[in-house]
Amino acid sequence: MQNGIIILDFGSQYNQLIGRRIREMEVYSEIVPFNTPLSEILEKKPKGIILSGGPSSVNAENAHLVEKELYEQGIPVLGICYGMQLTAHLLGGKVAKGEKGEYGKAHLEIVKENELLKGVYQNSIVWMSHFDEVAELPEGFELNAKSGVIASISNPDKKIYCVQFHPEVSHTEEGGKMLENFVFGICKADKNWKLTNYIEKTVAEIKEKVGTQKVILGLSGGVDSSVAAVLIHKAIGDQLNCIFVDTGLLRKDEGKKVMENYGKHFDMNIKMVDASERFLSKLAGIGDPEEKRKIIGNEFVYVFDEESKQIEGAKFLAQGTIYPDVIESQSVKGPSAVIKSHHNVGGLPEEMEFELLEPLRELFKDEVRKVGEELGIPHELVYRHPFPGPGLGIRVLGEVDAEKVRILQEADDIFIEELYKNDLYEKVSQAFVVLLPVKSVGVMGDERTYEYTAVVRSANTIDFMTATWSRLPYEFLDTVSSRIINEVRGINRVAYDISSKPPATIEWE
Ligand SMILES: Nc1ncnc2c1ncn2[C@@H]1O[C@H](COP(=O)(O)OP(=O)(O)OP(=O)(O)O)[C@@H](O)[C@H]1O
Ligand SMILES: O=c1[nH]c(=O)c2[nH+]cn([C@@H]3O[C@H](COP(=O)(O)O)[C@@H](O)[C@H]3O)c2[nH]1
Ligand SMILES: NC(=O)CC[C@H](N)C(=O)O
Ligand SMILES: [Mg+2]
Repeated sequence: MQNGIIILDFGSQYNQLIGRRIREMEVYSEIVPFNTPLSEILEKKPKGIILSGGPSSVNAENAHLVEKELYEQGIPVLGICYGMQLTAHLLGGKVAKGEKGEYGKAHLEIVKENELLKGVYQNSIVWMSHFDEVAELPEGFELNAKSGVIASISNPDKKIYCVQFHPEVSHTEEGGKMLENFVFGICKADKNWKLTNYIEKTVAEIKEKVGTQKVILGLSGGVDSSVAAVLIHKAIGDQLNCIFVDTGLLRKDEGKKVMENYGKHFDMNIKMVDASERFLSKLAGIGDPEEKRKIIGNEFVYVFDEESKQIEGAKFLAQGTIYPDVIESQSVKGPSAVIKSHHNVGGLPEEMEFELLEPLRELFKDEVRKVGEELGIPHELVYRHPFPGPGLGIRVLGEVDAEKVRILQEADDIFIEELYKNDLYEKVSQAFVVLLPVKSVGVMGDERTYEYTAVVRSANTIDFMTATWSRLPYEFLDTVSSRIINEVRGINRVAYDISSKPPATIEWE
């Protein structure tokens, strides 16, 4: 696929958001590592190039750079945050350490309109996140906008445009307009990208990559792996073998329900493996969240490894990994910071015999759902809340054992049942219960109790990168709380989590 917008990845947490904004405009975009040779970039015949933000500083000794000739190709360039600083630095301007940086909201004062800022109103809110700032413009550049700092510069003759803020985040009010100005006004890109193209392109890529080999896929009952399975099955049919692992950390009766459901709707090879004892014994006595995540991630791969020995020619391990799993765990293709290791990414052991096949790695959840619907997967499955691979292993905080898992399963089941009953399930994005290793005193039937605390968590989000807590009705919360305390032995107190992401995350570990 050519003639799209190429995004050079310097490791910003918001990178895929840039990609997705462009996909939303029905224009093809591709993210490549910042150090991709210029010759390779030019082969893709891009209509425009975006330089992303990133954690590094252009003045650092091993700063991430690009070949300067990139700016001489007549291809429009948009530098965002680090990308702007890099452009200033490489073309002869100066970048200095700011006094305190800017984080969050700022107002954009336009001093000279240009193609990029066309139609953008004065003093709109823009979102900033930087320490460094441009102190001197490179020759041939003009100042277009200010916030507390130099916020936007350009060299229209060379079609180079730069912004210090992040136009890709939804908090930047006029960000969408600026990106459209860049993509259509400046780059003159064509609208030729649709989800059906994505499906066709991906199916073709899978066929080509896999050839006559076999693929093992971790199927979880969740949206992502189900969509991945149907995509891969479309490409290679019975060369695909799905394995559903009962980790002992699933929700109440989940194993049984998932197998029944797949039996009804999918005509694929699926095998369930009961590995609950292995997972629980490896986790015994371990309290640190990252350590638990790594143990679980490794155990998954050991199970897949063993199963693969029974399938001749199995060379690929497929997973339903999607973009937010990747970005928070490690650098995707570039150098971003680790937030937490999602089991399917950071948890993978270093020596692994499989090659990974992750067709959804660049999509956000809502995009995966659209692909799922397009592929004809049943509604209940496509709109199921996400459930993390480490499951209740990271929702029983601290040390995990079978008894705590059982207590949590009961409480979680009540909450989810009530959400369905009250027609709230699809109004929230993800809901679950967390079991704290904290005991408190209560009174039941005139007797003192000393039991665990459960926390009810429900989040609303579009892409799972940022989220707010769900404003569930008090009456509903009251029912959930009293049912949990009355029906689940081991819990005598229920709290409701009212933290947003960021600064909290959706899961507690
Ligand atoms: N119990 C399991 N058995 C086999 N593979 C699993 C299991 N749990 C997770 N995985 C693998 O890890 C990947 C990531 O899990 P994740 O929960 O993010 O996705 P999902 O389960 O497919 O979708 P959802 O986010 O809707 O739960 C899955 O796509 C799947 O490949
Ligand atoms: O498959 C998964 N493996 C994991 O290790 C993992 N950790 C978090 N999640 C899910 O990712 C989304 C964002 O979660 P956080 O806000 O907690 O980072 C939420 O939907 C989480 O449930 C995981 N999914
Ligand atoms: N978000 C960014 O791209 C930050 C760029 C650079 N690391 C700074 O702090 O200024
Ligand atoms: Mg899942």
